[in-house]
Amino acid sequence: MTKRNDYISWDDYFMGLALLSSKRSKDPSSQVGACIVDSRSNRILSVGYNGLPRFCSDDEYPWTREGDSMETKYFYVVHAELNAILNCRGANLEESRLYTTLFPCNECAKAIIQSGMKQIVYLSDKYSDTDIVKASKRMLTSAGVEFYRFETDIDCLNLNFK
Ligand SMILES: Nc1ccn([C@H]2C[C@H](O)[C@@H](COP(=O)(O)O)O2)c(=O)n1
Ligand SMILES: [Zn+2]
Repeated sequence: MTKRNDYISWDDYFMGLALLSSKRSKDPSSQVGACIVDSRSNRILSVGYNGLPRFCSDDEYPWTREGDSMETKYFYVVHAELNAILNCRGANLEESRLYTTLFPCNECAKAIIQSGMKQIVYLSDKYSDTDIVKASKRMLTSAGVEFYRFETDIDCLNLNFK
């Protein structure tokens, strides 16, 4: 028997974990997932998805996008990237790499920079025209955090439980 050759790459594996994490999101319009990796050892440090803080019920808080600010999700949802950082529970994130299914906002960019991460690999940049993402890119560039779009040769990964 010879070695399998159709195994997935490290990048596919980590972005796959970010995508799988996004499936836990309750947000009806955008499900975002993130995975933080030690780039030297390829060890997974943390994962996260966009959701409400602990003890804030998914059923009681709003999921709408528009209307009275107090009744939209934006005041309450913790972004996937920040959740991944907070889920690290004190692990050292210096020199680590973030895989995220959506380009980080300005607030997450601040946390990414302050935690010492050095690279971001993202899948979608659907809000690239917004000031939030422009401000994010400005800070990441000033801080020397590299960011590049995810590239792969495969279209999908199948998980079959049966
Ligand atoms: N980089 C990002 C950007 C946004 N999110 C979260 C915040 C919301 O739950 C959702 C965006 O909702 P939309 O305005 O597209 O309806 O995604 C995040 O986790 N990370
Ligand atoms: Zn964010």
